[in-house]
Amino acid sequence: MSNDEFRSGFVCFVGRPNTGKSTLTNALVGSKIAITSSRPQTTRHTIRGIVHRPHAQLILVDTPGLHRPRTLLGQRLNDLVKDTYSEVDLIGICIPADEKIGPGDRWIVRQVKQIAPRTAIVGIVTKIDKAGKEQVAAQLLAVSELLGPDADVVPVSATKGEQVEVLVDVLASKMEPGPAFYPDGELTDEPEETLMAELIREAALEGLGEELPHSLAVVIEEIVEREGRTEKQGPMLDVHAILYVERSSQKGIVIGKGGARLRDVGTRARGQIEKILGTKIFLDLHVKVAKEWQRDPKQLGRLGF
Ligand SMILES: Nc1nc2c(ncn2[C@@H]2O[C@H](COP(=O)(O)OP(=O)(O)OP(=O)(O)O)[C@@H](O)[C@H]2O)c(=O)[nH]1
Repeated sequence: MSNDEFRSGFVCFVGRPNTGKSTLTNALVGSKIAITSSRPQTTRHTIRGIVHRPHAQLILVDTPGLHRPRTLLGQRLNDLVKDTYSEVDLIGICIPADEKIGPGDRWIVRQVKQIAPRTAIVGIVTKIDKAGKEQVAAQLLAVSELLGPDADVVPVSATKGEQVEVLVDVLASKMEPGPAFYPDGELTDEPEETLMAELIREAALEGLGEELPHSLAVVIEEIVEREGRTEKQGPMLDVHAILYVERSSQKGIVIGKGGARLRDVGTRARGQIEKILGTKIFLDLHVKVAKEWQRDPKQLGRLGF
């Protein structure tokens, strides 16, 4: 195999919650695609970001973390993750530089090796800007010992952009030679609706407690192009979305006093969506209660799970 052959393949980042998987996906893709937040387990959909480089194309598959399933939703998420592990070409195991390796990390490594014994593994030591040089070096060694001699380990800071291209090269070197799967310039094959729903969900969860992430689902009801816009104004989309919560008490939290919070959510989500689509949008948000939607297969289907 010659080294200058074009390589392509699928990569999935796994790791404990909050280890920087989404932020890394964004840094590699160069545009905000996956959902990041300081609260664990906000990523529900399998979102692909596509990394285009002259020598390679990496398709990043972002999955929710594996966890003990307590609801039907939890079970479906786990099935999804397991399928993803065995379908990708490479799994990047993310472990932050500034936290000791713990039982959670070891559990994930065992799961990955058990579910997908043939999938290549690369260790990724994330957030190296948060640790000193010696701490990073010690963590590289520890992760290498954890993963075994076959796995490369790469340090990276997604927020500072340090070592990001080195990581791309290492990931690409593990891929089989092959043509690009997607045309140049394409960032994600997620339908725009899913992206919009994820961005609204992210904005709605900002600053809220631990309970709501699992109780909030967003559905895009309708996207209509606004009529009568002049050429100077440019096109504009009217987007109607519904935020589903499980209890009326949660409805109040999401809407806020006099609707102030929901308006704020709308403004932030609109900014993000406009940045990605490059089109002006008008965002119309409504909050509805769908009781126990996590346990109801019919509602799960309707909400896109
Ligand atoms: N200083 C620093 N912070 C980072 C870096 N990467 C991620 N973070 C922060 O770490 C937190 C978690 O990052 P995410 O990318 O949401 O983590 P995740 O692993 O996708 O989390 P889940 O989706 O909950 O599993 C966020 O507050 C990020 O801003 C980094 O390279 N440096």
